Amino acid sequence: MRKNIVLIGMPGSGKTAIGKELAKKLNMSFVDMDEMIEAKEGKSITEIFKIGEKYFRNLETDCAEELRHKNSLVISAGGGIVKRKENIDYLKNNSIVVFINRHPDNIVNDVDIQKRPLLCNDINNVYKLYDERITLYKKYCDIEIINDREFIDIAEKIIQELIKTS
Ligand SMILES: Nc1ncnc2c1ncn2[C@@H]1O[C@H](COP(=O)(O)OP(=O)(O)OP(=O)(O)O)[C@@H](O)[C@H]1O
Ligand SMILES: O=C(O)C1=C[C@@H](O)[C@@H](O)[C@H](O)C1
Ligand SMILES: [Mg+2]
Repeated sequence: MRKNIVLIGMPGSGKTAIGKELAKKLNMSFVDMDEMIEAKEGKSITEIFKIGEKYFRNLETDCAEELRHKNSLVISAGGGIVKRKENIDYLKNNSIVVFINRHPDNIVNDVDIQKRPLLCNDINNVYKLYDERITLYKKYCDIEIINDREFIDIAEKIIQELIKTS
């Protein structure tokens, strides 16, 4: 039985790209929390946000609670997972939390704002959100990784850090 690895970070920081690579290298399954929520609700994240952010945040907490009972997964968390400490407490029950820190200048070049209701179709909100959340991402992670190069190298760097902390 292996602990999960949870990737946290801003939308567009590379959680999916790096997470899939990491899962492949470690022979673990990859799970995306946003996709889990979408599948359960039968609605897109944008549609769920139209019901209300609180409604979405409750689903996100339910999902974190559910994952505390699973293992051997690489999990990409939603960008706002750090907004509730209880989410982190649930996930830390059986996971190592890795913060993928990518500079907002790089994020704005890649992120699809249509799919990210909190960015409200204004790419400059990436900077605002990064400033609001950076302290939380740093506080709640076990390992911080700067995403400033190719995914494959980042996945390898995470594995080296995991070995150091184990
Ligand atoms: N190190 C990198 N080099 C090149 N492109 C990158 C890098 N990291 C991320 N990207 C690109 O940035 C985009 C966003 O990455 P990804 O979808 O993995 O982020 P995410 O954190 O999962 O975002 P979201 O929260 O929106 O799901 C993708 O197009 C990805 O290819
Ligand atoms: O940063 C956020 O608060 C969010 C990020 C996405 O992954 C989704 O979970 C949703 O759009 C909210
Ligand atoms: Mg993703």
